[in-house]
Amino acid sequence: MIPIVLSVAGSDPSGGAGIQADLKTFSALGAYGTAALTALTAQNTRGVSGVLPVPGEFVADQLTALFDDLDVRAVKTGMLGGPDVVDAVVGTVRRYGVRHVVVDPVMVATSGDRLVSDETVAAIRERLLPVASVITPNLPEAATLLGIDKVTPERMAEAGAALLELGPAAVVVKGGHDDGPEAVDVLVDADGVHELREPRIATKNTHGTGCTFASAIAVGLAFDVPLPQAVADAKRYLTDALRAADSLDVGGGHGPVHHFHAAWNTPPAQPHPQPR
Ligand SMILES: Nc1ncnc2c1ncn2[C@@H]1O[C@H](COP(=O)(O)OP(=O)(O)OP(=O)(O)O)[C@@H](O)[C@H]1O
Ligand SMILES: Cc1ncc(COP(=O)(O)O)c(N)n1
Repeated sequence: MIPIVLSVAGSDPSGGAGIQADLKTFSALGAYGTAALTALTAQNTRGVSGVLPVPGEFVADQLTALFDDLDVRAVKTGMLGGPDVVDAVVGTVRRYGVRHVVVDPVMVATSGDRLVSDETVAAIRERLLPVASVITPNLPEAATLLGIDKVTPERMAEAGAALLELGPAAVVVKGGHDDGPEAVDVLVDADGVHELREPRIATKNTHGTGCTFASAIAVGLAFDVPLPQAVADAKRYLTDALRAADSLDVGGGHGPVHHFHAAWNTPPAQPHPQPR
């Protein structure tokens, strides 16, 4: 039976982030994708112009309908509209004993627009993180969850260890917003600190990188790949999707990555700098 993966996230009508990116990632990597909507956004590759949250009660209805019928192997969460939505997710994870929960603590879009309220951030910190298998904050999200001003690239491991104290089984602090020749992420779990490095791809088409990365990790876990391997595989998939992104050329702002780069055999925009 094909592994079923569920995205609990917001809609991005421009197709590059949110549930649209998640479903593309699940499909590209061979899982069966399902999605429960937490919010509608009005957005394109240039920015977000509106957010309409789905009431927590109706998110819970969607989740009950799914879990009563489908054997969901892994859940990935993205933008969560409000604290009631966070509680709907936590309640479902506990009730159905979901084993793999990947939490992308989405707070700000690539365009810089804030996507969730302070109350939602508090609910994520206090109630969602303790049931997470892994969380994937970027540097500003790591700082917000820790209630500190900023996390510098030199302090990613330290921030990861502090976030581990909040209850998730593992933390990946993403250094995508840094510059330098490599995109470096740090995985912290009970076994210690592991660094993940891939070449930094020169492209403005980075819309949805966080959603795509977390969704790819969820697919790995649904296939019972051990977490460190699932994270490394996800990063490699994302790097290849970034490499092929310019060939899509969608929109006038930050366009999407190319989720189907392998299936469509798209020539990379630049040669692979390293043998794989
Ligand atoms: N230009 C790039 N080249 C290679 N990898 C990148 C690049 N930008 C981001 N990444 C990688 O993409 C993943 C997502 O990281 P990022 O920090 O961009 O997440 P995010 O902030 O949640 O997403 P976004 O920037 O879309 O809001 C990480 O593995 C990061 O290292
Ligand atoms: C509905 C929705 N969810 C998440 C993001 C963040 O996307 P990313 O950080 O991956 O660019 C987004 N822009 N829209």
